[in-house]
Amino acid sequence: TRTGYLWNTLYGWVDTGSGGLAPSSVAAGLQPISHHVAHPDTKRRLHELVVASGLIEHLHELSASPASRADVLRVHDAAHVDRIIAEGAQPKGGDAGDGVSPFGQGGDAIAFLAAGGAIEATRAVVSGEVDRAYALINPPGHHAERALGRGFCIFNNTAVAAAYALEELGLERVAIVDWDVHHGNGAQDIFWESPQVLNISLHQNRCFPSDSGFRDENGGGEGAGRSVNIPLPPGGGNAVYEYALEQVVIPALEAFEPQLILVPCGFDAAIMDPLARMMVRADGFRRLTRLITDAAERICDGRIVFLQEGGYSPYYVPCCGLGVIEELAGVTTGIADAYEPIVGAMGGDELLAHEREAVDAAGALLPGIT
Ligand SMILES: O=C(CCC1CCCC1)NO
Ligand SMILES: [Zn+2]
Repeated sequence: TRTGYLWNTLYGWVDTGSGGLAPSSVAAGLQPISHHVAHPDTKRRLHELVVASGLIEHLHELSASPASRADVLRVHDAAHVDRIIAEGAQPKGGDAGDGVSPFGQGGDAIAFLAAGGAIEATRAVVSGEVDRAYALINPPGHHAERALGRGFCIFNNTAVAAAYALEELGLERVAIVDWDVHHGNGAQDIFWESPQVLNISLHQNRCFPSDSGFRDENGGGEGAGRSVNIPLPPGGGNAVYEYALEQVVIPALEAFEPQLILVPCGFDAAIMDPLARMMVRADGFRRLTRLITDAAERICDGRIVFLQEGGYSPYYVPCCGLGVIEELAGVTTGIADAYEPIVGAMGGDELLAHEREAVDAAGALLPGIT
């Protein structure tokens, strides 16, 4: 199998400012700090591990070019795009829209490059140039709605890629399987009424946004039944994610028969992540990758594109990402998860009753998908 890989130095230049999460503030007692939780170093470290491990030699490197304005306008309002460009023109940049998603001067250009990276990886897979691809893009996108950037997301990279595949590559059915630990509200908002996009999100219940991602949010109009939410109780690890894929995600994909699967892949469901309370380990992400790529082989000639979303542990994101990309490439570099001796015994490997119930409840709503 030929596995595409995409990174760009500018993805490591996203300037997340001097705040930890919210901007620093004397009045609020928020000291400046060297690294914002979403500091790009975390993703750059994953890229460096892909190179230093030698895995890069087994990958087909893809090159991003900026998405065009038209590419982004397929899924975002012009007012949002224009506001991002205006914010990016300011000497110290601006914010995606919710006040806790800062970016520096020219951050708009990097956001266009992230969306362009998603398009390029999708083009390469659909054209058959590569069999599958991993786009290590930044800034992330899955919280960005049609008219608003939020949750560190500026443009919805995955939605841009899906719309490009439908409108420019002639596809008719695209599935999104978002396993970032936070709700994929952006694609749900953008494709709410679209029967051509099956949007599936697994996420820690109420983690972020705290008011969306509930099981009964299933799409509207022509898109009824095309939105699947699997809210999970905090503390879930490898077992509940595997169970959710086997019991809900893969059956939904088999019913919908997409021609392409896009995976907004965040590593913030990992056991060492600061922005959620789940317990997935690197070996768990590896198994999820095997499960969904096997499903892609059965359903859509293996056409699957992974698009980087969240993941905030500079220690553990590289381990998780290496596991996923090794699995995609069918290569083992021999570099094991160095944290396994510490985190391996903490649990998450047995499916607990309340976890099974949460997944089964989401699965009970599946019949609406055809
Ligand atoms: O990783 C993320 C960002 C979540 C944070 C955004 C503000 C507080 C939680 N979304 O996928
Ligand atoms: Zn996230």
